[in-house]
Amino acid sequence: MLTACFRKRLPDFTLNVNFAVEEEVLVLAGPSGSGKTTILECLCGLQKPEEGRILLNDKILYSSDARINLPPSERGIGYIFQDYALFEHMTVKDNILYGVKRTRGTGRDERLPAVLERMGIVHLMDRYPIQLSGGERQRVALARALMTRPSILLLDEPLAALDRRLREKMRQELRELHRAWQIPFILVTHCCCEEQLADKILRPLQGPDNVSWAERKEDVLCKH
Ligand SMILES: Nc1ncnc2c1ncn2[C@@H]1O[C@H](COP(=O)(O)OP(=O)(O)OP(=O)(O)O)[C@@H](O)[C@H]1O
Repeated sequence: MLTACFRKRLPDFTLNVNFAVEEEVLVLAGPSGSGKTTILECLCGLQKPEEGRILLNDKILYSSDARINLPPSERGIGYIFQDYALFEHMTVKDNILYGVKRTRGTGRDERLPAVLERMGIVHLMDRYPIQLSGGERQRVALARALMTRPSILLLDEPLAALDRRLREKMRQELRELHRAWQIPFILVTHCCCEEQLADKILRPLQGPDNVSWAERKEDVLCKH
């Protein structure tokens, strides 16, 4: 479970965030510039809030009171960037292995075959990102995240770069992945199509000089 309660000052407004997510899919749905990417970056440690607290399964990731601000590598968070952020000069295999810590007594490739198989990209292992389609690039980004055994997965506009046909297919794949991984997914979108994936949707409330993302009763959907 992740709980986040923090305040982040941005050039034009202050962002107030207060929500919790369990092993479910939470969608942050709001217009351009409402702070969605900033929220994800604060959760994974790429940006630092002014004050507040972020906890992941009782581990303090950030606390202004306790002066704790764990670096991204120690947070146990998988992050799929909007453009997938693949290293263009590396093969698919090296992209996926990037960032995996070598642990004593185990080879760093140990889990690779299973992950490649799971994502259906065994045949792409020696290709470079430029030789991949949009959907394949996304699968490589997901495989890279999977290798680090994250406790939560953040996805910034995961379907935005795909055409309509592929979007439906990947939506289905994300649903299956969520079922298999059994960790919280937080997904950012400004398109209502992605809301179909949600167990819970958070929308921003616009104030005079602030934007608040907080849970309200109507944010909880019933899937059945
Ligand atoms: N590096 C930056 N420097 C200054 N202001 C920034 C920076 N990045 C974002 N902002 C501002 O912070 C606010 C929130 O931006 P953010 O990217 O989090 O919004 P978003 O909801 O993800 O937008 P989009 O849907 O367009 O990606 C915006 O007003 C933006 O102009």
